[in-house]
Amino acid sequence: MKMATYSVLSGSVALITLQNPPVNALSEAVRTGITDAVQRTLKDPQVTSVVICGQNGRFCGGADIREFAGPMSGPPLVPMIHALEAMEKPVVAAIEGLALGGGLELALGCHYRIAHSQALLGLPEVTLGLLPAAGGSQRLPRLIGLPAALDLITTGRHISASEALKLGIVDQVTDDNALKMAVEFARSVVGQPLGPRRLSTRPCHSPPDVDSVLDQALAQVWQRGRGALAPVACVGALRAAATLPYAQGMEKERELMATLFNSGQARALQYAFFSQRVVGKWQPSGARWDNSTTRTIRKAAVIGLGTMGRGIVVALALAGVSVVAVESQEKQLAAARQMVPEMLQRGAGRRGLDTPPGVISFSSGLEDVSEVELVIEAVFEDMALKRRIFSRLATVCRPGTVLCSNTSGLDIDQLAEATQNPALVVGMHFFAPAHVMKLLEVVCGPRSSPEAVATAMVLGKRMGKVSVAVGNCPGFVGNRMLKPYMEQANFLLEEGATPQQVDEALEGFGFPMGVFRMSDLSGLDVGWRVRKEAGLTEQGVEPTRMRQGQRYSPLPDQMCEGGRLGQKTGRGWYRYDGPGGRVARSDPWVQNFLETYRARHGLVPRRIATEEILERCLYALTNEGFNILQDGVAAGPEDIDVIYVFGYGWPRHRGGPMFHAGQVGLARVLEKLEHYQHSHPDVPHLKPSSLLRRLVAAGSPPVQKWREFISKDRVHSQL
Ligand SMILES: CCCCCCC/C=C/C(=O)SCCNC(=O)CCNC(=O)[C@H](O)C(C)(C)COP(=O)(O)OP(=O)(O)OC[C@H]1O[C@@H](n2cnc3c(N)ncnc32)[C@H](O)[C@@H]1OP(=O)(O)O
Repeated sequence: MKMATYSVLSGSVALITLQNPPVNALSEAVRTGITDAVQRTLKDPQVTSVVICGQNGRFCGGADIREFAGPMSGPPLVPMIHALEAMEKPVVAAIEGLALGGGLELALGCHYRIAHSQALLGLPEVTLGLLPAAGGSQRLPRLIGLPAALDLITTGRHISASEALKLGIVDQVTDDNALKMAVEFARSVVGQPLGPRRLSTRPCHSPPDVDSVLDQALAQVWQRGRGALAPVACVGALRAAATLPYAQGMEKERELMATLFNSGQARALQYAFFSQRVVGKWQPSGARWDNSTTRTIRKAAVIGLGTMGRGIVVALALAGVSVVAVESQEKQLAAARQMVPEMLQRGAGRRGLDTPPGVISFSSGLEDVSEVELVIEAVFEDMALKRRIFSRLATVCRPGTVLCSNTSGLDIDQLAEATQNPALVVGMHFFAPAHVMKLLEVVCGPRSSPEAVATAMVLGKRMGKVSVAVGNCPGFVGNRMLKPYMEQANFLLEEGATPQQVDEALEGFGFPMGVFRMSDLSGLDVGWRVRKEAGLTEQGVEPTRMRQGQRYSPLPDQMCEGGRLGQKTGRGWYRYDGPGGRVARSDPWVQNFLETYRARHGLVPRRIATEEILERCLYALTNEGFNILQDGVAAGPEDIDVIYVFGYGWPRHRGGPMFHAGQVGLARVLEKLEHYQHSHPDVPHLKPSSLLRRLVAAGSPPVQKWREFISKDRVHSQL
């Protein structure tokens, strides 16, 4: 039953308990319960103090986000919290587990706060496209000062109880029973003046240079936010707290919240929150998130210690796994021996650990992996080489060892064939740098066993990754969609755009880096190797700009042939201050190269609008997403969107490519694809996916309904 209960302890302490598992969110029923409890407390002369707590050791996870989708009903939060604060009996919040968002705002309306040492506190509303609009933006700076409130509210970060104590958010922290302590505390403060404890009546102490502090914060959120509205509104609300009386500040908080609440960004960010949870309930290939048998991995091996391999070693060790790190090339092994401990120390430091939990040993030979429970191969993208390694591993490792490949797009099934037990082979596709990036694609081959898949998924979670289970096809989900996106970017260069123009359009949309700057960072040779493997770099009898009967741009191949591999060579689509340079400058050489190329191929350059750049790049990518859903390579649109947000820099406040298509309107995306396909009939990636057509024909259902639509569609097509 979701509610807030009222009871009286030892005749004088009223206890209000929030009950709405799993996080005691402030749903309508809970708010009604609290409002009723406050009335009962006021009326009961025996009660001299009040304690508020949450059931099952969790104070409160905030407003009930699911209710945001419908019309608001029931008692609103703001007057409810004011009623608590206005009570003439001391009110103490007993914070166990978590006090987040509206949960912390509720606690700020109490006169005192006692926290358990393991509790997490924060105002993460900004991450949902909102601001702390239950008075949090006005009370917090009055309690801890403007600069600290700016930090907490604009980042939404969770803080520990000890940091909350240092900041002055909580009055006491205990390792013991926080509820018991809160009850004793409530008794002890009966009769003390409550005026100074009511945060709404306090002045907001601001630094003398308040304007410059606020302007600086604004500049910072602009830079970090890449077009996100909520952080800017948070600064606006804090400006009001610092410069206006409380009542006017509350009015400003309400106005800003109203604007955010109905924005597409809030919808996108709330969708992103729930998508991550949907994806966490994976059930591919007979494996299931809640009841699959998994192997506990204590010792693993990583084969290949290039950039990816080194990152994977560090990520495993930070997760407490002992690692055998294998590299056959002496120079690379020596580099890893030096770099990995440094990376590990930094990673441990970031997590507040003195020593990294996992032990690492280095080796130059595969024979040293015989005792491990799981192997991750991370050599470069060469099928023959990988197959040789898998076949060798199958003989060296003990029976039952799970064999994983970090391939970014090669056929997992072909690798599995090289072993005696293909059921034990899965893909674990990490993203660079592997010890930092949150995304992991777990690739389920047609023969991967549920146990092998579940083991990789669970290990990914232990490594702090957002693990998404995907099917086996060239490029899996992320890189398969990237191909048409990059292809369009190259075609746009042929037609008259510059790398800067394309990048600026994409960065204006919210990507941290445009496609060409990103390509320079990761190295142009990465894609070149894949294209070589696919036989695309050989011209044969076809015209230069055609391959396998389709339009093809040899521009990136020609860049690689000329040694322009990106940042590592100091030259790519941009120029840098030497090899390894980071600052991209536009390069007249590239301009000249493009002009010569166009002239040679009789291409007349034209002015290309930002709108066309975005539509062609983004809709080509999204169209492939529809094909992926149709093929069953991703379980649902949420999986694709999580992959793009966590692995490819898609701006979170735009939800992900599939959500974005729904926001733009599926009919419009279809119409645009048809338009561009008409102008570019030799580009198959612009041919609208038949799933997109069927969704449009079905009236463009919301993205949350696509899974159901696709499964019905699949059943229908099998009849
Ligand atoms: C005009 C209106 C004015 C209103 C004023 C509004 C001012 C206040 C706004 C807010 O409070 S917004 C909400 C702020 N809170 C949060 O952002 C917290 C969100 N939750 C989390 O970060 C995590 O869930 C957690 C609390 C840290 C717990 O993490 P854990 O890993 O333990 O569990 P999860 O799998 O994430 O969650 C379990 C389950 O609970 C659901 N859930 C979590 N929080 C909420 C919530 N606030 N509302 C509704 N539901 C919530 C989550 O979706 C999971 O559900 P299932 O997937 O299991 O169905």
